[in-house]
Amino acid sequence: MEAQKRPDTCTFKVGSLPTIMYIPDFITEAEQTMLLNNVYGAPVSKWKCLKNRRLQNWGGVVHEKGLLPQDLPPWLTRITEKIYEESGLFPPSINHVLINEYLPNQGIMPHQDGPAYFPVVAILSLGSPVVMDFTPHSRLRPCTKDVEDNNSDGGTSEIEKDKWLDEHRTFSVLLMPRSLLIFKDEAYSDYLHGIEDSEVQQYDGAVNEIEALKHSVQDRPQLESEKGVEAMGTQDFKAIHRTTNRISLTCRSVLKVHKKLFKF
Ligand SMILES: O=C(O)CCC(=O)C(=O)O
Ligand SMILES: [Fe+2]
Repeated sequence: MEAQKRPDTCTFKVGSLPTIMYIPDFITEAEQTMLLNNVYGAPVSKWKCLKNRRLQNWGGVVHEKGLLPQDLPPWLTRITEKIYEESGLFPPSINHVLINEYLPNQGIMPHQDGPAYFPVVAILSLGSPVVMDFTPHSRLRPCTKDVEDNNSDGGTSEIEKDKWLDEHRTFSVLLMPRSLLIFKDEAYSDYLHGIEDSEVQQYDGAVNEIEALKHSVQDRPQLESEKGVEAMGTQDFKAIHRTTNRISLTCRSVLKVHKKLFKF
């Protein structure tokens, strides 16, 4: 039966793209603590160290051709089922979770998620707030080479270029602890997402500034007004100061699932 209560995720849409949703306070403090205890209670061998962060992979190994599945542990399915039920945006189930840990000066390079995933991603944030930047994918940028030639056949006129640039701006989202960010479709395929490797991150103008700050009162001490020196002079800007680690749970679906090779 389809008559489940399903809050309309569109209510949480932020920014000008129709496909980015930010849900403040998606989980409680107690759920955050439970998740952090489980993440840090996992065997050390579960961590994979990268140059600039470390991560845990849950749900199996993702190959270009699909997922070699492993069951998610119950402490993760409690969250993935909640995301699945409340968003109504995922195919049959969320079967893969990547857990990233960032020290205060760590981030993730602008990237696009791999083709094996269904193009909807839900990112649950724990710990330190952080700013995620979305940048239009360069492959979609109108060609700027032949500026003098722009009236010839096949060229892109300045007007078209300006229109494109106007519709595809770089923007940022402030991710507070216990919030859920969901993005899909255009935001998933036409933009890169990334986090700067910096302890102080400016959130002025973040597309969800109001929604993010309305909540999370207890997280405010990490939000500061910094003195910023810019080329035009000295001015204030609003920034977060990351003093603790951030843990994120990136929850996705891989549609093509291989049969389990081994059963124990
Ligand atoms: O940590 C985050 O918020 C982003 C992680 C991410 O983009 C990824 O795992 O692909
Ligand atoms: Fe990503």
